[in-house]
Amino acid sequence: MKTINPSQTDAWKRLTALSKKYEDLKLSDLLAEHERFERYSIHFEDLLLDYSKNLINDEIFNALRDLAEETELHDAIQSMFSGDHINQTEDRAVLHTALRNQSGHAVYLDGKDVMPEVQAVLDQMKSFSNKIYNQEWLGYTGKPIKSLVNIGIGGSDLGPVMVTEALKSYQNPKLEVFFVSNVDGTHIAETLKKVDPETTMFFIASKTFTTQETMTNAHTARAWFMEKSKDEQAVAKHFIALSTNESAVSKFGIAPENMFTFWDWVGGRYSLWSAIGLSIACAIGFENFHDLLKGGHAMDEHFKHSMFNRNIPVILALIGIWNTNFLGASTEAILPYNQYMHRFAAYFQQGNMESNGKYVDRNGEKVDYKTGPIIWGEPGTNGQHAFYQLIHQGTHLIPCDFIAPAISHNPIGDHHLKLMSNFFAQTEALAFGKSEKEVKEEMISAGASEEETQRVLPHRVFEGNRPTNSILVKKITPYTLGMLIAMYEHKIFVQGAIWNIFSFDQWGVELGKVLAKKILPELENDEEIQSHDASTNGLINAFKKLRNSKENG
Ligand SMILES: O=P(O)(O)OC[C@H]1O[C@@H](O)[C@H](O)[C@@H](O)[C@@H]1O
Repeated sequence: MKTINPSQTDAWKRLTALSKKYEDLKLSDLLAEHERFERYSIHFEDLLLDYSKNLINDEIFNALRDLAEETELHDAIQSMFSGDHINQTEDRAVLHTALRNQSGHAVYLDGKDVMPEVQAVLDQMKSFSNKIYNQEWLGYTGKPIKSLVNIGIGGSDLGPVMVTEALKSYQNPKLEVFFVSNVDGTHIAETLKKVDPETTMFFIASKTFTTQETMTNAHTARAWFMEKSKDEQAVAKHFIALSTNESAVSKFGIAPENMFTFWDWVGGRYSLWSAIGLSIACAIGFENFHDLLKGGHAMDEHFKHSMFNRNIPVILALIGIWNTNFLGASTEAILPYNQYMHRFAAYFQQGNMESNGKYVDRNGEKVDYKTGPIIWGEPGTNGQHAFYQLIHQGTHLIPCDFIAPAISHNPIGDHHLKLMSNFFAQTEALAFGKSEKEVKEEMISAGASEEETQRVLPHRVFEGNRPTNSILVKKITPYTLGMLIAMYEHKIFVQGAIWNIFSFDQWGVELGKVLAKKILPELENDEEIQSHDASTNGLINAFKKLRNSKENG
């Protein structure tokens, strides 16, 4: 991949000029055009992206597309899918798309087809997950497994949690799934209270098998299990490993036949498609897991082959760049109007922020433009009663993605119509707002005095002009969810490519880990600490005093 500074391109300069030329662009004017929806929306299978409620016109969109051309996005896409080592700081390829490749074609990495290995692990996952799902895998006392406990963190947790939750209506009701991630002992303790060693399967999920939180929780789980079962042989029936690190897995005491492998070309935050997804496959059944892969693959094909102006991930990425780099947004909200998807925003918090939270470009130089936005969100309508106030009337520009299914898995009464009426109402309200004239008329007709109307007026006016994308799907099925996940993955990739940053490393998480290792032994005694700065010394010493003080229990 070539390194091209996006801010030095002609397109970027044009976009800067356009952001001034169109600083008064109004969504209400843009949306008055009848064909706006047809021209600014895309159908792909059962998915519809409506991007018409964005502060863009044809001139702006064309310049954004030229930015993608000038920064050689075509080559970047080609490089990723063909196994080039685009994760240069770790000298690794980025081939999570191979994990969901349904084309029947080879995927080459350094001259070798990876598909046979991918297929072999999928076969192993299929056979194992069938046994768990069909209640044929028996624990050490001969009872079928009822509880699945995935122990992992970051990419080895968020993907499995998000998908398992999103597809809960597909779950075998005989199974319960738990996720333990935090090193806070509370997480494992509260989970162990709910499960029975005779009927529990622990999935130790860690790409590196060295992550402090995961290994600590795994050792605690095994000690608890040994105390209950008093049988070393029984471990094999209740502990499996999902990892790339064979030697660490065997050192932990998990036999090779109970290990499900993957490869260094699968980034942690892109790993739910790999063996890391085994808890998903066990909970919802392998066929459904396979449909998730198929949905991801369908989006890969769309992304690889569609022209930029008809390409959903590319369009989402370009709109994001317009909002971030030319309209001044620092954040994006992901708002699924679907309760099952309540961890979707949290999942892409890692997906996006760990990928594109970089201030150094591919030449090692500090960028002179903004990169990855802050990602957050909650399911609608909960967010409406919490933080939407700031989106409607705050001082920050917060572009939002609204996601909803046309059909609910729980069609009770008029719940879904009420939910959807809110979905449509919010993007309309954000775009159009409410003018002074409207507020005045409304208040007067409700009997308010002139004086009261004048006093409250400014507080009840909504400027509107807040940009949103709406993403509608038919139903949240494994296939659709696969498409949605891959759609955002590729959006992130496109933005990283244009911003000229390395989206597939995560050096920014290392420093804290190293310092925590240094501090840990200092906490093991009661001696006063002098080895840090004033604040850190003060905090550690206060902590030691507090834990030893007799007052307040
Ligand atoms: O799967 P592992 O090796 O335990 O790593 C878990 C997480 O560890 C974090 O430190 C990384 O930033 C994440 O990207 C990763 O997903």
